[in-house]
Amino acid sequence: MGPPKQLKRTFLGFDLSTQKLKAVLLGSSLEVVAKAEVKFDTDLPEFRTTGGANAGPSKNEYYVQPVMWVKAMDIVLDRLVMQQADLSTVAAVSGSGQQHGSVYWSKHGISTLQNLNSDKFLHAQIDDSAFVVNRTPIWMDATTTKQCLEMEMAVGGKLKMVELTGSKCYERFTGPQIRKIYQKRCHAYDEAVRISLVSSFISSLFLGSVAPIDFSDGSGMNLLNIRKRNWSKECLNVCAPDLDERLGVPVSPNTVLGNVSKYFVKRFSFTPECKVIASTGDNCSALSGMLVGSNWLTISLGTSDTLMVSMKEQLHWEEGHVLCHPTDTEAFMGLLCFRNASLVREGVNKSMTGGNWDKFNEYLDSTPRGNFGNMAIHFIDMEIIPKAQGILRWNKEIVPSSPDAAKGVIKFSSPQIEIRALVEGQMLHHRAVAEDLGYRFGPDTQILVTGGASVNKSILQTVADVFNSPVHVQDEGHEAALMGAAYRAAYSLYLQEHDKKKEPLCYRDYILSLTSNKLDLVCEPHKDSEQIYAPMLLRYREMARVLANPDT
Ligand SMILES: Nc1ncnc2c1ncn2[C@@H]1O[C@H](COP(=O)(O)OP(=O)(O)O)[C@@H](O)[C@H]1O
Ligand SMILES: O=C(CO)[C@@H](O)[C@H](O)COP(=O)(O)O
Repeated sequence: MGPPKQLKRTFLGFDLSTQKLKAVLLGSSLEVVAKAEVKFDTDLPEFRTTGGANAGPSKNEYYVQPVMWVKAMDIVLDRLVMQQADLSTVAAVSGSGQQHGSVYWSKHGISTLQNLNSDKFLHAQIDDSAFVVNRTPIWMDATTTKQCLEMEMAVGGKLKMVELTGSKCYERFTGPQIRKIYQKRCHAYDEAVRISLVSSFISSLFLGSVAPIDFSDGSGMNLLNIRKRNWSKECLNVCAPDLDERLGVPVSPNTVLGNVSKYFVKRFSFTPECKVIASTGDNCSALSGMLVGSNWLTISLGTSDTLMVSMKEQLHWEEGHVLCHPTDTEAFMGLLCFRNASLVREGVNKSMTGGNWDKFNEYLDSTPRGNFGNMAIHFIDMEIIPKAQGILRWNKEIVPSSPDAAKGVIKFSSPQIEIRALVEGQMLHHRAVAEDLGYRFGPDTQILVTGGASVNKSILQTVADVFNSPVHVQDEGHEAALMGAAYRAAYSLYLQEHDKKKEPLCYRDYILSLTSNKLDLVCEPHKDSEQIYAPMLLRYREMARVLANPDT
């Protein structure tokens, strides 16, 4: 006789991020029971993505075919089963999705979703005809400057947009993207019966009907009133007609949406009582997966680099984003997103070492902090803050007034210097943008890092030095967004099941009551860090100013 069913119950989490779909099955102590992943570029080459995305014909245009995500779900589930994952034990499932991307359901798609045949793969049924937009915009797309200006002007200006939605209009945000589809492809907009975010798309697949958008990820749309946690009528009206019926009513990220659809019961032996929990954005989910106090700075070094902080009150940031908090549903989270991140590090690594991270680290570690005065900015794609594009390298001779300040130097004298200039430049950029919002860093700041590049200790040492702060990682630490999805599944179920006569535990206390949170201090700043990096921060700002305004 095995353990009682209650003890055997598991929680399933997904992370549909830019480059891959990952799945994790956690046991009742939130230990990892099974894991699987599907990489879009290599496992699904028929979609011809690079770094998980397709570049469109226009400048700054990026999209994916949503069927790729459906096919990835078929494969990842099969891979979990091949690892002996017993999906009949899953008590709740939730997801984390790359933020801002949108999915436009056709009438036929919704009816297919509701009537899935368990003998067939999902992608054989939810095919191109399920969507009215088959090149669906993702977060990397920056082609909606016109729509951003129109929306901001119509609500009464940039600051009004910040006050209402937590962010000025950003090109990748879903509202401007929806408006572009409404303007340029009005038939598609007319035929879009419902619109999902990538996160709510994951829940929809499991629910067998279009799932609501949660208000944490919903804050990345320029459409949600983040204090009222509901759609802002003003923003909907300036975006596109009859949008509220296409979006549905937003819900708390803790919402139990219903039971898993029959398809999963029949095909994968899920129990019919398995609950589907609202999914949320990948940065929101990463914050949920990082089990530290609200005073920590959390950083994700994924396809994008992001900085995340918890906030009790809504601050009015003119740059960056304030979102509804994913786990403390009265609070907020601050998010800074940097577009030129892992893919740029990967590109430089490829050209300098042939793509060998050990060699990359050897080069990074063999150069001194401060890099002999050599600094670089690598905005290969249009950066988000500041909106600037290009590469600029300064050696120690160049000052802002130099005739060659805008041109900089063509290249540095060695791959070692190139690599240090890249990593220091990226971290100086992140720190400078955060400081412009009023944040200050020092030895008392505690930093927790996650994301693909957080396995790289030499990069983490540069983070520690540039921020002059100790850097930590957590168990299963480079996959906080994935873990956060499964943790939220467990917590939402607990909220539904707990004795209503008692006050429920808060999210962090509940998760920590089930699992230990082993934090590893991996890097401490060198004693001379501030002395080296404070002047470089000033110089970096000059470089960024010159790059953004080469003629001034
Ligand atoms: N050892 C390493 N050093 C630095 N970067 C790494 C290393 N291993 C993986 N990465 C980076 O991690 C990135 C993927 O991060 P991940 O968080 O999984 O991405 P996402 O969730 O955005 O799809 C890759 O683009 C790769 O450049
Ligand atoms: O646009 C943003 C956040 O505003 C990005 O951070 C996306 O959410 C993609 O995340 P990753 O795939 O880089 O984790």
